[in-house]
Amino acid sequence: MVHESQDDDTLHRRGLMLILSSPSGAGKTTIARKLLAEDDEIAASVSVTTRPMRPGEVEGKDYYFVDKAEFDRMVEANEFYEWAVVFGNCYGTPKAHIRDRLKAGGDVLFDIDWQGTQQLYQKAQADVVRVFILPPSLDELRRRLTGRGTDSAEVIAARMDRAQAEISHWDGYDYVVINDEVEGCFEKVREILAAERMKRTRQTGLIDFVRGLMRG
Ligand SMILES: Nc1ncnc2c1ncn2[C@@H]1O[C@H](COP(=O)(O)OP(=O)(O)OP(=O)(O)O)[C@@H](O)[C@H]1O
Ligand SMILES: Nc1nc2c(ncn2[C@@H]2O[C@H](COP(=O)(O)O)[C@@H](O)[C@H]2O)c(=O)[nH]1
Repeated sequence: MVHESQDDDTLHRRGLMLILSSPSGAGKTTIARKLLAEDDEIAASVSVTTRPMRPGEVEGKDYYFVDKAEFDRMVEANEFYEWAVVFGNCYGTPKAHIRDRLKAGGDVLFDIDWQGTQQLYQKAQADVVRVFILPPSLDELRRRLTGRGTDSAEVIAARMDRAQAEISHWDGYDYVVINDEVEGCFEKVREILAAERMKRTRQTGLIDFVRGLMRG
């Protein structure tokens, strides 16, 4: 449950920032969508991008789609937690709502690349949980990008060209999960989230609760 205030006597926790990164096509959006559908304590951070909308994508749900001039204005106005150029397009995480949601005990899910992960980690280390998703093989990665049917052959080739460079950032993450099979990968990410939620440092009501126990 996400709490509006901390005035009642239940145990509270501070929300966390769960980051999913991977080479393009490894399946992080698939895992993220399942998590969002099954867990109402976590909400997606919706990024802003200059990339063209793909078939089936929804404005405000998958991304906020803007032109370069608007993206530059948002950078100048300091409206992003982090931003980066990925595959020639600009992507950024808008600040709006995220801080309030964390304070209220809600978690936020980020589907961002390694550059954004580094920036968020520098700004909010204690709140960040970093998960890197690997494909079982490069052949399978190519099959997934092609099978998705959303990108041109040139875009797929460019993403495959970048795959090994993306994978080289695997050691900048707290957890690494191989997505050979969706359900198994999803379960592992869910277990990571469950354990991270229970961390002592995130359970903000614990000190008073324990003091109460000690007093008898
Ligand atoms: N374990 C899996 N086995 C087979 N296919 C999968 C698996 N996981 C994801 N896919 C499929 O692979 C394709 C790419 O997945 P997805 O879009 O989730 O990747 P992504 O990492 O979010 O890529 P991008 O960074 O380009 O957004 C989709 O068609 C998805 O259905
Ligand atoms: N640093 C950031 N990276 C982001 C953000 N939103 C998405 N991404 C990453 O971009 C690539 C390509 O995404 P696609 O939707 O065009 O396939 C992928 O690695 C995303 O994780 C962001 O706000 N900041």
